[in-house]
Amino acid sequence: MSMTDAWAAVDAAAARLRAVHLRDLFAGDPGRFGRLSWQLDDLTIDFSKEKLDAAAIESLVALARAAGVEALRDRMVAGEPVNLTERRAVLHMALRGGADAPAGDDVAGTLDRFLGFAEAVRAGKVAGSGGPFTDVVNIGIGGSDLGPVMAARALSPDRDGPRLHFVSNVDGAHFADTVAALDPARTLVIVSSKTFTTLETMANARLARDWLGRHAAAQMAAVSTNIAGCAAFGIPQARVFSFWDWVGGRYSLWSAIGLSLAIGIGAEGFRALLAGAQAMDRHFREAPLERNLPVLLALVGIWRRNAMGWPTVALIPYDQRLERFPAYVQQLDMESNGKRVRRDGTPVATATGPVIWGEPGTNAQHSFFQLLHQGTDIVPVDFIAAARPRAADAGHHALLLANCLAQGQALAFGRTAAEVEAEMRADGKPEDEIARLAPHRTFPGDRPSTTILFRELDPFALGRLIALFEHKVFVQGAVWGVNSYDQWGVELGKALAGPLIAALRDGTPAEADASTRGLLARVRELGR
Ligand SMILES: O=P(O)(O)OC[C@H]1O[C@H](O)[C@H](O)[C@@H](O)[C@@H]1O
Repeated sequence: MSMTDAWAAVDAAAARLRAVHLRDLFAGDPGRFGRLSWQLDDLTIDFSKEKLDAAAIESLVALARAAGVEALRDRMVAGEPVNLTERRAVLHMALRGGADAPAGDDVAGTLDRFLGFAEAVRAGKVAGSGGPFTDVVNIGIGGSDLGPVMAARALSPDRDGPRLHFVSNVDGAHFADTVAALDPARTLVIVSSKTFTTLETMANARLARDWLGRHAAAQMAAVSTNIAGCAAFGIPQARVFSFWDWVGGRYSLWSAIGLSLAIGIGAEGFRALLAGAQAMDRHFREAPLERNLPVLLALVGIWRRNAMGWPTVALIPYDQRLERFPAYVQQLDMESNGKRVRRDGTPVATATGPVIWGEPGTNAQHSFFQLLHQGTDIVPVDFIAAARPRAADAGHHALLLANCLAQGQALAFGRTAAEVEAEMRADGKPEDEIARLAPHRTFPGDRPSTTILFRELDPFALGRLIALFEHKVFVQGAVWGVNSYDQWGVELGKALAGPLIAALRDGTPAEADASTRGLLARVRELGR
């Protein structure tokens, strides 16, 4: 089938379903949950509260076939340079045994080496001048920060090593506030940067070196592909942990970029994280498209974005420890698929990556859910929840999950004006008050959500969850025809910052537009 025909079939399904309320879809098919939810072991994804049906899914799977998703996946796994603009392979799966690494790249040996270092730090065999390390500060940004910071928070019950801290922002307040209560004689600083040239990270690394003072030589480590850069900065080779250019920054948690996390949770926990991702890799490589979880998650996203035309997605983990997961997925997804040209450089014909945003529930219910329920835009929601709590109160967990399920219900089914009026009447409210308030208290419903549910948030489940989203991003990129593995869009701002830094530091005149010149002058005036 051609892509044109495949898109036409998806659009026809959307035209058929757009005006059908979710209430009617449920009323018309009592077996809807069974038909539209999928499992991989304890991991369940329920799409039955999305505005689609089995025939729509079939049309989406046909679209994925027409786009050649399977062939591109196999080329990625085979190590072909599917990152076309940078002529690089995309093999983060090889870091967890989900694919083979290029010959000569010793993934297992490198993993053993950084996990060995992590264990030595945990055991106090590698120590600071004041004794065993009590604290570890990871300095990095983007992919060299978000993975470890997200996972360190998610796996706090597994953390029995030194305390972990993360400094990313070039705002000096981030470093200052982070180290305020730390003892430089008992703190290990890890500089994590694939390139070892990133402005923020290098500025913070210099600040850390000064803060450590005489401890610096013995208490810094680095994670990078730029070994020469680490040496030039003064980090001894024995403390440098490397990875490879076939690992994209936002896909690098599985590499030595995860060192801080490994120090926190230990080698065994880190290997369990990798095993969870590997389980998802295996499923992604082997399951037919119609039962393939990341493929289905991607296709439902395409349905929302292209067939229904909804531009954003709210990612709402009902899990406080996943509070940084939306930020992590923002980079993973928006930096990968926020693209406007196809792999061959021609403009895309369809909308591409959505805006992803979110906060944990139940907090989000008390802030922006009002707009989700009664606003004028449809915002599809991805709920994520674990069936059982880890190191938390079981009674609280029931409250948490009940709220998660209730929000999905409220979004999908709403509350009609007739229901509101009947309820108010039963409460004995006068007719004029019923007439006055009913429109405000009516919920239109018909608002879609997907629920991702698993047993509990342990390292294995987290690894599997992250890999699910990684592969989802791959599949969407394949269908949209974009290169999900470069990020040229972040370059222009970096280049423009150069002359502005000089202008702010020493008043060097900057060639800039009238607005920027005006703002510079104002900063100089106010900053004096
Ligand atoms: O690891 P680094 O080389 O320091 O890069 C850190 C981050 O900065 C860049 O600007 C990219 O947008 C990110 O994809 C990357 O993860």
